Amino acid sequence: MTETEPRICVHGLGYVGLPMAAVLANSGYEVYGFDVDPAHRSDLTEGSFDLEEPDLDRFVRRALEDGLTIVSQPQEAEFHIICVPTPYDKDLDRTDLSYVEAAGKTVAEQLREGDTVILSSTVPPGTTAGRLREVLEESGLSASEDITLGYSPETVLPGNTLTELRENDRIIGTVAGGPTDRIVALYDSFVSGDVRTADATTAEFVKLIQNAYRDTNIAFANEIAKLAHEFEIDSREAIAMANEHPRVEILRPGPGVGGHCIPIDPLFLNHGNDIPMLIETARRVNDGMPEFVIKLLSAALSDLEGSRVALLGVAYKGGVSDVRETPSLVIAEELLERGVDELRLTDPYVESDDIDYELSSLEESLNDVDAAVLVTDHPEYGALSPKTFVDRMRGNVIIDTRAMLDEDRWETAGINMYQV
Ligand SMILES: NC(=O)C1=CN([C@@H]2O[C@H](COP(=O)(O)OP(=O)(O)OC[C@H]3O[C@@H](n4cnc5c(N)ncnc54)[C@H](O)[C@@H]3O)[C@@H](O)[C@H]2O)C=CC1
Ligand SMILES: CC(=O)N[C@@H]1[C@@H](OP(=O)(O)OP(=O)(O)OC[C@H]2O[C@@H](n3ccc(=O)[nH]c3=O)[C@H](O)[C@@H]2O)O[C@H](C(=O)O)[C@@H](O)[C@@H]1O
Repeated sequence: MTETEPRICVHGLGYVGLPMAAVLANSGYEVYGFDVDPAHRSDLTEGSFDLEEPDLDRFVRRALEDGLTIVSQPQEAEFHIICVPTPYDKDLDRTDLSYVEAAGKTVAEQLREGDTVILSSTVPPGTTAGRLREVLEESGLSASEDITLGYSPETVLPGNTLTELRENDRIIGTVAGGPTDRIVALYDSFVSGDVRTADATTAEFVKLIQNAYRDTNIAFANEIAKLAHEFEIDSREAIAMANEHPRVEILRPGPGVGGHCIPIDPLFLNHGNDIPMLIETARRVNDGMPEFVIKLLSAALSDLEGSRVALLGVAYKGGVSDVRETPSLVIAEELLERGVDELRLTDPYVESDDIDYELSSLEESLNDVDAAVLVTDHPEYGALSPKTFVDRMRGNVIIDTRAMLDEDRWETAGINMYQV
């Protein structure tokens, strides 16, 4: 890189912003990382963090040694990239854009003619051209004449962040017909996938329909699992056979859809208070899966009331520690409400501090329970042995919501297995 390379200020150093800041720094740019959380800034500066993806952890540490400076105030820069949270406010039935507005205000204080601002948070269509533009223009600079304002969604898959950050295709959208070339050049410098251009609202929309598509497809798989149960058919076997068709690719049924994106982002497509019917139904199907798991469990135990149950896995999916919107905690709450006497939770990735329940080791969680429910597809659970369960449990029921355990082997060992 030469002395004339642009400086970049990344606003928000979470799951999305930190890897983004690191990839830019490791590509040779001078990067300032700003986060409003002082404790998080100190942890980053002191290196006291542990990202659960080891390659990403090393990559971020390398950036912090050279190229990425954590700052307590936003800095002047030729590029500002905003990666702040956009939660959905279920009471008000709308996306909470207050973080985007706050970040926009601090960016506006640094803005100079010729600068470029890119929003990367997931937002309802029209946010960049609407609310964000208004906030930025409070600086006195016009988004159509003085600065370039764009939107580029992040599509990394938690668990595979670094690879997807560098390899996924990108969409760059600008407002007011602004030029895309500077933003495209920036992304092209570290992305091996294609970089496509559109207007900002289309780019925002595309991000949302990607996640709504996945939610809808998972809901289809879940409906098939419930239907297969009614017909007393093995859902996984049926899905595997159906997927032999060259144009069929049914996803995996499970205990429901968690994480802070797939169950939330489809709601951002809410237009005039209506979510499209199919997308809304998919949400309901996926939100109904914990109930289906409980139905399987109560049918297998003669009585839920007074029973002891272990839940294997709290995280929303395998290999991560994120518990946001996790089906596991919905199942836990519901079981307690229905009179389960003792509920044990175990997870190799999650810390007790992150949830309202005590966590036990896997072995402890199994002692004298009537049933175990495998909720999260942590890779470790694929290697479990029936003996560990038979030796400790007082009952013999296992609900394997992810079909990770070999049914024949476990049944032979004396376990009563039920799969979603
Ligand atoms: N986590 C993921 O895998 C993906 C997330 N997204 C989207 O990216 C956005 C960010 O998500 P995450 O990184 O997961 O959130 P996060 O919660 O992990 O991180 C956000 C960070 O922004 C900081 N922050 C809040 N307000 C700020 C402000 N005004 N200025 C500077 N920093 C501020 C917070 O302290 C926090 O550290 C959201 O819109 C999310 O939907 C998109 C794709 C993937
Ligand atoms: C379209 C798409 O694949 N979006 C990704 C998604 O990441 P996320 O980790 O939430 O997705 P995921 O791996 O599908 O998991 C979501 C939930 O769905 C469940 N799940 C997933 C696949 C499946 O066949 N069956 C199933 O039940 C998972 O267990 C989990 O609870 O959302 C991310 C985001 O937007 O934050 C996005 O960047 C990622 O690329």
